Amino acid sequence: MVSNKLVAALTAYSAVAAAVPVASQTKGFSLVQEAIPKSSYRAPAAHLAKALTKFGAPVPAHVAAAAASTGSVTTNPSDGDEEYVTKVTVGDSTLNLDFDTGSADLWAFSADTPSSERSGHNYYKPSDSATKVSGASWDISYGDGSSASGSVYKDTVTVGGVTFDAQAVEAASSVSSEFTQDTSIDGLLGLAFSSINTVSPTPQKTFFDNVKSSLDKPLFVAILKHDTAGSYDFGFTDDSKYSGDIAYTDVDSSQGFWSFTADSYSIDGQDAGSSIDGIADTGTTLVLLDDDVVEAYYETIDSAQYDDSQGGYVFDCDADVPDFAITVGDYTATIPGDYINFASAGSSTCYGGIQSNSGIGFSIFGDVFLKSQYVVFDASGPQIGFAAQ
Ligand SMILES: Cc1noc(C)c1CN(C)Cc1cc2n(n1)CCN(c1cc(N)ncn1)C2
Repeated sequence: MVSNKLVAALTAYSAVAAAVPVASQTKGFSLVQEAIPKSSYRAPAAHLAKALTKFGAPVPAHVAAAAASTGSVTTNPSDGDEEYVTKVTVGDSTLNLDFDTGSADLWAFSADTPSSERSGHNYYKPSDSATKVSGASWDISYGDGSSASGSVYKDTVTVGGVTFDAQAVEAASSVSSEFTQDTSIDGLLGLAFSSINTVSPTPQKTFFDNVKSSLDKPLFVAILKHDTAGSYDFGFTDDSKYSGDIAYTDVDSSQGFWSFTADSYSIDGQDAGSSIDGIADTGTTLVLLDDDVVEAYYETIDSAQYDDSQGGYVFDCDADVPDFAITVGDYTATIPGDYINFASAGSSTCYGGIQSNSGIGFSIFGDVFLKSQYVVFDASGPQIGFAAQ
Protein backbone atom coordinates (compact mmCIF):
# COMPACT_ATOMS: atom_id res chain seq x y z
CA MET A 1 0.00 0.00 0.00
CA VAL A 2 1.67 3.24 -1.09
CA SER A 3 1.08 6.08 1.42
CA ASN A 4 -0.11 9.52 0.16
CA LYS A 5 3.09 11.02 1.66
CA LEU A 6 5.02 8.63 -0.54
CA VAL A 7 2.94 9.63 -3.57
CA ALA A 8 3.61 13.32 -2.83
CA ALA A 9 7.35 12.78 -2.42
CA LEU A 10 7.55 10.55 -5.50
CA THR A 11 5.61 13.17 -7.48
CA ALA A 12 8.02 15.85 -6.28
CA TYR A 13 10.97 13.59 -6.98
CA SER A 14 9.84 12.52 -10.43
CA ALA A 15 9.15 16.17 -11.40
CA VAL A 16 12.68 17.09 -10.35
CA ALA A 17 14.31 13.99 -11.78
CA ALA A 18 12.48 14.06 -15.13
CA ALA A 19 12.54 17.80 -15.84
CA VAL A 20 15.34 18.42 -18.28
CA PRO A 21 15.17 22.09 -19.38
CA VAL A 22 16.05 22.31 -23.08
CA ALA A 23 17.58 25.79 -22.62
CA SER A 24 17.23 28.37 -19.81
CA GLN A 25 16.54 31.33 -22.25
CA THR A 26 13.40 29.71 -23.76
CA LYS A 27 9.93 30.63 -22.36
CA GLY A 28 9.32 27.07 -21.09
CA PHE A 29 10.98 23.73 -21.12
CA SER A 30 10.13 20.26 -22.36
CA LEU A 31 10.08 17.25 -20.09
CA VAL A 32 12.37 14.53 -21.43
CA GLN A 33 10.93 11.30 -20.12
CA GLU A 34 12.83 8.05 -20.52
CA ALA A 35 11.83 4.58 -19.51
CA ILE A 36 13.90 3.15 -16.65
CA PRO A 37 15.51 -0.01 -18.05
CA LYS A 38 14.20 -3.04 -16.20
CA SER A 39 17.71 -3.98 -15.10
CA SER A 40 18.14 -0.71 -13.24
CA TYR A 41 14.67 -0.77 -11.62
CA ARG A 42 14.76 0.31 -8.00
CA ALA A 43 11.91 -0.03 -5.53
CA PRO A 44 9.76 3.15 -5.33
CA ALA A 45 10.85 3.59 -1.75
CA ALA A 46 14.45 3.71 -2.95
CA HIS A 47 13.55 6.79 -5.03
CA LEU A 48 11.75 8.27 -2.04
CA ALA A 49 14.69 7.56 0.23
CA LYS A 50 17.00 9.22 -2.29
CA ALA A 51 14.68 12.24 -2.70
CA LEU A 52 14.33 12.72 1.04
CA THR A 53 18.08 12.37 1.51
CA LYS A 54 18.70 14.78 -1.38
CA PHE A 55 16.59 17.45 0.33
CA GLY A 56 18.03 16.74 3.77
CA ALA A 57 14.88 15.15 5.17
CA PRO A 58 15.15 12.13 7.50
CA VAL A 59 14.38 8.77 5.89
CA PRO A 60 11.79 6.95 8.03
CA ALA A 61 12.89 3.46 9.02
CA HIS A 62 10.00 1.84 7.14
CA VAL A 63 11.03 3.69 3.96
CA ALA A 64 14.70 2.77 4.37
CA ALA A 65 13.71 -0.85 4.89
CA ALA A 66 11.50 -0.87 1.80
CA ALA A 67 14.31 0.75 -0.21
CA ALA A 68 16.46 -2.32 0.16
CA SER A 69 17.55 -3.92 -3.07
CA THR A 70 18.90 -7.08 -4.67
CA GLY A 71 20.92 -7.68 -7.79
CA SER A 72 22.21 -10.44 -10.02
CA VAL A 73 24.91 -10.42 -12.67
CA THR A 74 26.08 -13.13 -15.05
CA THR A 75 29.62 -14.41 -14.75
CA ASN A 76 31.30 -16.38 -17.52
CA PRO A 77 34.29 -18.72 -17.28
CA SER A 78 37.28 -17.95 -19.48
CA ASP A 79 38.61 -20.86 -21.55
CA GLY A 80 39.26 -23.80 -19.26
CA ASP A 81 37.57 -22.16 -16.26
CA GLU A 82 40.85 -20.32 -15.50
CA GLU A 83 38.95 -17.28 -14.26
CA TYR A 84 35.43 -15.87 -14.27
CA VAL A 85 34.55 -12.66 -16.11
CA THR A 86 31.71 -10.34 -15.04
CA LYS A 87 30.48 -7.18 -16.80
CA VAL A 88 30.38 -4.08 -14.58
CA THR A 89 29.58 -0.42 -15.32
CA VAL A 90 32.36 1.72 -13.85
CA GLY A 91 31.95 5.44 -14.52
CA ASP A 92 31.38 5.77 -18.28
CA SER A 93 32.86 2.35 -19.06
CA THR A 94 31.57 -1.21 -19.21
CA LEU A 95 34.41 -3.43 -18.05
CA ASN A 96 35.03 -7.15 -17.78
CA LEU A 97 36.12 -7.65 -14.17
CA ASP A 98 37.34 -10.65 -12.21
CA PHE A 99 35.27 -10.78 -8.99
CA ASP A 100 37.77 -11.78 -6.34
CA THR A 101 36.78 -12.85 -2.81
CA GLY A 102 40.52 -13.10 -2.08
CA SER A 103 41.29 -9.38 -2.44
CA ALA A 104 39.60 -6.06 -1.63
CA ASP A 105 40.56 -3.60 -4.39
CA LEU A 106 38.34 -2.57 -7.30
CA TRP A 107 40.90 -1.65 -9.95
CA ALA A 108 40.88 -1.33 -13.71
CA PHE A 109 42.99 -0.52 -16.69
CA SER A 110 42.62 3.22 -17.27
CA ALA A 111 43.61 6.18 -19.41
CA ASP A 112 46.66 6.35 -17.10
CA THR A 113 47.78 2.86 -18.17
CA PRO A 114 50.47 3.16 -20.86
CA SER A 115 48.83 2.29 -24.18
CA SER A 116 51.49 -0.40 -24.70
CA GLU A 117 50.26 -2.12 -21.51
CA ARG A 118 46.52 -1.77 -22.16
CA SER A 119 46.30 -3.02 -25.75
CA GLY A 120 43.27 -5.32 -26.15
CA HIS A 121 41.61 -4.12 -22.93
CA ASN A 122 38.62 -1.95 -22.17
CA TYR A 123 39.64 0.73 -19.75
CA TYR A 124 38.11 3.02 -17.10
CA LYS A 125 37.10 6.52 -18.15
CA PRO A 126 36.01 8.65 -15.17
CA SER A 127 32.41 9.93 -15.48
CA ASP A 128 31.67 13.67 -15.49
CA SER A 129 30.69 13.30 -11.83
CA ALA A 130 33.85 11.42 -10.86
CA THR A 131 36.22 12.99 -8.37
CA LYS A 132 39.91 12.18 -7.93
CA VAL A 133 40.87 11.21 -4.35
CA SER A 134 43.64 13.68 -3.59
CA GLY A 135 46.91 12.12 -2.47
CA ALA A 136 45.63 8.55 -2.67
CA SER A 137 47.47 5.68 -4.33
CA TRP A 138 47.24 1.92 -4.44
CA ASP A 139 49.63 -0.96 -5.11
CA ILE A 140 48.56 -4.60 -5.09
CA SER A 141 50.43 -7.89 -5.55
CA TYR A 142 48.79 -11.31 -5.90
CA GLY A 143 49.82 -14.81 -4.95
CA ASP A 144 50.97 -15.61 -8.49
CA GLY A 145 53.36 -12.63 -8.53
CA SER A 146 51.16 -10.41 -10.70
CA SER A 147 50.67 -6.79 -9.61
CA ALA A 148 49.19 -3.38 -10.44
CA SER A 149 49.23 0.15 -9.02
CA GLY A 150 47.88 3.66 -9.61
CA SER A 151 45.63 6.47 -8.40
CA VAL A 152 42.08 6.58 -7.01
CA TYR A 153 38.74 8.13 -8.08
CA LYS A 154 35.23 8.09 -6.58
CA ASP A 155 32.70 7.20 -9.24
CA THR A 156 29.42 5.40 -9.87
CA VAL A 157 29.61 1.61 -10.11
CA THR A 158 26.68 -0.63 -11.04
CA VAL A 159 26.75 -4.40 -10.59
CA GLY A 160 23.69 -6.36 -11.72
CA GLY A 161 21.36 -3.41 -11.11
CA VAL A 162 22.84 -2.46 -7.72
CA THR A 163 24.45 0.99 -7.86
CA PHE A 164 26.79 2.84 -5.54
CA ASP A 165 27.61 6.37 -6.61
CA ALA A 166 30.78 7.00 -4.56
CA GLN A 167 32.72 3.78 -5.07
CA ALA A 168 36.51 3.95 -4.87
CA VAL A 169 37.74 3.07 -8.36
CA GLU A 170 41.45 2.36 -8.52
CA ALA A 171 42.78 3.48 -11.91
CA ALA A 172 45.87 1.55 -12.98
CA SER A 173 48.92 3.49 -14.13
CA SER A 174 51.01 0.32 -14.10
CA VAL A 175 50.07 -3.34 -14.54
CA SER A 176 52.27 -6.46 -14.67
CA SER A 177 52.60 -8.50 -17.84
CA GLU A 178 50.18 -11.21 -16.58
CA PHE A 179 47.35 -8.68 -16.72
CA THR A 180 48.44 -7.05 -19.97
CA GLN A 181 48.53 -10.47 -21.62
CA ASP A 182 45.20 -11.60 -20.13
CA THR A 183 42.79 -9.70 -22.37
CA SER A 184 39.85 -11.60 -20.80
CA ILE A 185 39.77 -9.16 -17.89
CA ASP A 186 40.06 -5.38 -17.58
CA GLY A 187 40.58 -5.42 -13.82
CA LEU A 188 39.29 -6.86 -10.57
CA LEU A 189 36.40 -6.24 -8.20
CA GLY A 190 37.49 -7.21 -4.71
CA LEU A 191 34.98 -8.98 -2.46
CA ALA A 192 37.24 -9.78 0.49
CA PHE A 193 37.03 -7.66 3.65
CA SER A 194 37.88 -3.97 3.27
CA SER A 195 40.59 -4.29 5.96
CA ILE A 196 42.98 -5.55 3.23
CA ASN A 197 42.26 -2.79 0.70
CA THR A 198 45.63 -1.41 -0.46
CA VAL A 199 44.72 2.28 -0.92
CA SER A 200 47.08 4.59 1.02
CA PRO A 201 46.89 6.62 3.20
CA THR A 202 43.15 5.76 3.68
CA PRO A 203 41.99 2.22 2.80
CA GLN A 204 38.72 2.23 0.82
CA LYS A 205 35.59 0.11 1.09
CA THR A 206 34.74 -2.67 -1.33
CA PHE A 207 31.62 -2.43 -3.47
CA PHE A 208 29.91 -5.06 -1.31
CA ASP A 209 30.84 -3.21 1.92
CA ASN A 210 29.35 -0.03 0.42
CA VAL A 211 26.04 -1.57 -0.67
CA LYS A 212 25.46 -4.35 1.89
CA SER A 213 23.32 -2.19 4.21
CA SER A 214 21.00 -1.35 1.30
CA LEU A 215 20.56 -4.99 0.25
CA ASP A 216 17.60 -7.07 1.42
CA LYS A 217 20.19 -9.28 3.12
CA PRO A 218 23.88 -8.35 3.71
CA LEU A 219 25.22 -11.19 1.59
CA PHE A 220 26.29 -12.20 -1.89
CA VAL A 221 26.30 -15.61 -3.52
CA ALA A 222 28.86 -17.03 -5.96
CA ILE A 223 27.33 -19.49 -8.41
CA LEU A 224 30.33 -20.38 -10.58
CA LYS A 225 29.95 -23.23 -13.07
CA HIS A 226 32.14 -25.48 -15.22
CA ASP A 227 32.32 -24.22 -18.81
CA THR A 228 29.01 -22.33 -18.69
CA ALA A 229 27.52 -19.09 -17.38
CA GLY A 230 26.88 -18.67 -13.68
CA SER A 231 26.07 -15.62 -11.57
CA TYR A 232 26.93 -13.45 -8.62
CA ASP A 233 23.71 -12.67 -6.70
CA PHE A 234 23.58 -9.78 -4.21
CA GLY A 235 21.14 -9.52 -1.29
CA PHE A 236 19.25 -12.80 -1.65
CA THR A 237 19.52 -16.57 -1.81
CA ASP A 238 17.57 -18.42 -4.51
CA ASP A 239 16.51 -21.97 -3.70
CA SER A 240 16.00 -22.70 -7.40
CA LYS A 241 19.80 -22.49 -7.77
CA TYR A 242 20.72 -25.14 -5.18
CA SER A 243 19.44 -28.40 -3.74
CA GLY A 244 19.06 -29.45 -0.14
CA ASP A 245 19.93 -27.06 2.68
CA ILE A 246 22.69 -24.46 2.89
CA ALA A 247 25.30 -25.53 5.47
CA TYR A 248 26.72 -22.47 7.22
CA THR A 249 29.92 -22.16 9.24
CA ASP A 250 31.68 -19.24 10.95
CA VAL A 251 34.13 -17.04 9.05
CA ASP A 252 37.29 -15.65 10.67
CA SER A 253 37.77 -12.31 8.86
CA SER A 254 40.75 -11.23 11.01
CA GLN A 255 43.16 -11.61 8.03
CA GLY A 256 40.72 -9.98 5.61
CA PHE A 257 39.72 -13.24 3.94
CA TRP A 258 36.57 -15.41 3.93
CA SER A 259 38.42 -17.93 6.10
CA PHE A 260 36.66 -21.02 7.45
CA THR A 261 37.38 -24.50 8.81
CA ALA A 262 36.28 -27.63 6.98
CA ASP A 263 35.69 -30.27 9.67
CA SER A 264 37.22 -33.10 7.61
CA TYR A 265 38.15 -34.16 4.10
CA SER A 266 37.84 -37.35 2.07
CA ILE A 267 39.53 -38.73 -1.03
CA ASP A 268 37.43 -40.97 -3.24
CA GLY A 269 34.95 -41.23 -0.36
CA GLN A 270 37.60 -42.41 2.10
CA ASP A 271 37.42 -40.12 5.14
CA ALA A 272 40.85 -38.76 6.12
CA GLY A 273 39.62 -37.32 9.38
CA SER A 274 41.54 -34.10 9.88
CA SER A 275 40.15 -30.58 9.52
CA ILE A 276 41.32 -28.01 6.94
CA ASP A 277 41.61 -24.25 7.54
CA GLY A 278 41.23 -22.35 4.27
CA ILE A 279 39.85 -19.36 2.42
CA ALA A 280 37.12 -19.24 -0.22
CA ASP A 281 38.87 -17.44 -3.08
CA THR A 282 37.11 -16.83 -6.41
CA GLY A 283 40.27 -15.12 -7.72
CA THR A 284 42.36 -18.27 -7.48
CA THR A 285 41.86 -20.87 -10.21
CA LEU A 286 42.87 -24.04 -8.39
CA VAL A 287 42.55 -25.72 -4.98
CA LEU A 288 45.78 -25.27 -3.04
CA LEU A 289 46.21 -27.56 0.00
CA ASP A 290 48.87 -28.57 2.54
CA ASP A 291 51.51 -30.89 1.07
CA ASP A 292 50.46 -33.92 3.16
CA VAL A 293 46.91 -33.70 1.79
CA VAL A 294 48.11 -33.20 -1.80
CA GLU A 295 50.47 -36.18 -1.55
CA ALA A 296 47.71 -38.36 -0.08
CA TYR A 297 45.44 -37.35 -2.96
CA TYR A 298 47.88 -38.10 -5.80
CA GLU A 299 48.94 -41.41 -4.23
CA THR A 300 45.55 -42.67 -5.44
CA ILE A 301 46.45 -42.01 -9.12
CA ASP A 302 49.09 -44.49 -10.39
CA SER A 303 50.41 -42.21 -13.15
CA ALA A 304 50.56 -39.07 -10.97
CA GLN A 305 53.92 -37.40 -10.44
CA TYR A 306 55.29 -33.99 -9.58
CA ASP A 307 56.58 -32.35 -12.77
CA ASP A 308 59.13 -29.60 -12.05
CA SER A 309 58.76 -28.16 -15.55
CA GLN A 310 55.01 -27.79 -15.05
CA GLY A 311 55.40 -26.71 -11.43
CA GLY A 312 52.82 -29.17 -10.20
CA TYR A 313 51.34 -32.67 -10.18
CA VAL A 314 50.43 -34.18 -13.56
CA PHE A 315 48.95 -37.53 -14.59
CA ASP A 316 47.77 -39.47 -17.64
CA CYS A 317 44.73 -37.69 -19.07
CA ASP A 318 42.84 -41.01 -19.20
CA ALA A 319 43.49 -41.72 -15.51
CA ASP A 320 40.60 -42.39 -13.13
CA VAL A 321 40.72 -39.15 -11.08
CA PRO A 322 39.03 -39.44 -7.65
CA ASP A 323 36.61 -36.98 -6.03
CA PHE A 324 37.87 -34.76 -3.24
CA ALA A 325 35.39 -33.67 -0.57
CA ILE A 326 35.29 -31.54 2.56
CA THR A 327 32.64 -31.60 5.27
CA VAL A 328 30.98 -28.56 6.86
CA GLY A 329 28.79 -29.77 9.70
CA ASP A 330 26.73 -32.64 8.30
CA TYR A 331 27.13 -31.40 4.69
CA THR A 332 29.68 -32.96 2.34
CA ALA A 333 30.93 -30.60 -0.40
CA THR A 334 32.32 -32.75 -3.21
CA ILE A 335 34.62 -31.72 -6.06
CA PRO A 336 33.99 -34.23 -8.88
CA GLY A 337 37.18 -35.92 -10.09
CA ASP A 338 36.50 -34.53 -13.57
CA TYR A 339 37.04 -30.99 -12.23
CA ILE A 340 40.42 -32.07 -10.85
CA ASN A 341 41.45 -33.34 -14.29
CA PHE A 342 41.97 -29.67 -14.93
CA ALA A 343 43.92 -28.94 -18.10
CA SER A 344 46.16 -30.47 -20.72
CA ALA A 345 49.85 -30.31 -19.87
CA GLY A 346 51.01 -31.51 -23.29
CA SER A 347 50.80 -34.88 -25.13
CA SER A 348 48.65 -37.25 -23.02
CA THR A 349 49.51 -35.59 -19.72
CA CYS A 350 47.05 -33.54 -17.71
CA TYR A 351 47.55 -31.01 -14.90
CA GLY A 352 45.83 -31.44 -11.57
CA GLY A 353 43.27 -29.01 -10.17
CA ILE A 354 44.60 -29.73 -6.67
CA GLN A 355 48.13 -28.44 -6.02
CA SER A 356 50.36 -27.45 -3.09
CA ASN A 357 49.74 -24.26 -1.11
CA SER A 358 53.55 -23.94 -0.89
CA GLY A 359 53.39 -24.02 2.89
CA ILE A 360 51.60 -20.68 3.38
CA GLY A 361 49.83 -22.11 6.43
CA PHE A 362 46.28 -22.22 5.07
CA SER A 363 44.47 -23.76 2.12
CA ILE A 364 42.93 -21.88 -0.77
CA PHE A 365 39.57 -23.13 -2.06
CA GLY A 366 39.63 -21.60 -5.51
CA ASP A 367 37.40 -21.98 -8.55
CA VAL A 368 37.96 -25.75 -8.99
CA PHE A 369 36.11 -26.17 -5.67
CA LEU A 370 33.75 -23.18 -5.79
CA LYS A 371 32.29 -24.13 -9.18
CA SER A 372 30.96 -27.35 -7.61
CA GLN A 373 28.99 -25.45 -4.95
CA TYR A 374 26.41 -22.74 -4.28
CA VAL A 375 28.42 -20.46 -1.97
CA VAL A 376 26.88 -17.79 0.29
CA PHE A 377 29.20 -15.05 1.57
CA ASP A 378 27.20 -13.59 4.47
CA ALA A 379 28.44 -10.46 6.23
CA SER A 380 26.14 -11.08 9.20
CA GLY A 381 28.29 -13.23 11.45
CA PRO A 382 30.24 -13.26 9.24
CA GLN A 383 29.55 -16.75 7.93
CA ILE A 384 29.88 -18.78 4.77
CA GLY A 385 27.33 -21.25 3.47
CA PHE A 386 27.62 -24.17 1.05
CA ALA A 387 24.99 -26.11 -0.83
CA ALA A 388 24.97 -28.51 -3.77
CA GLN A 389 24.21 -26.84 -7.10
C1 LIG B 1 44.80 -16.86 -17.32
C2 LIG B 1 44.84 -17.02 -15.86
N1 LIG B 1 44.95 -18.16 -15.19
O1 LIG B 1 44.89 -17.95 -13.88
C3 LIG B 1 44.76 -16.65 -13.68
C4 LIG B 1 44.62 -16.02 -12.31
C5 LIG B 1 44.75 -16.03 -14.92
C6 LIG B 1 44.59 -14.61 -15.23
N2 LIG B 1 45.80 -13.94 -15.61
C7 LIG B 1 47.03 -14.73 -15.70
C8 LIG B 1 46.05 -12.68 -14.95
C9 LIG B 1 45.72 -12.73 -13.52
C10 LIG B 1 46.56 -12.94 -12.47
C11 LIG B 1 45.77 -12.83 -11.36
N3 LIG B 1 44.53 -12.60 -11.76
N4 LIG B 1 44.48 -12.56 -13.10
C12 LIG B 1 43.42 -12.41 -10.89
C13 LIG B 1 43.90 -11.97 -9.56
N5 LIG B 1 44.97 -12.82 -9.11
C14 LIG B 1 44.88 -13.51 -7.95
C15 LIG B 1 43.79 -13.33 -7.13
C16 LIG B 1 43.73 -14.08 -5.96
N6 LIG B 1 42.69 -13.96 -5.08
N7 LIG B 1 44.68 -14.97 -5.66
C17 LIG B 1 45.73 -15.10 -6.51
N8 LIG B 1 45.84 -14.39 -7.66
C18 LIG B 1 46.14 -12.94 -9.96
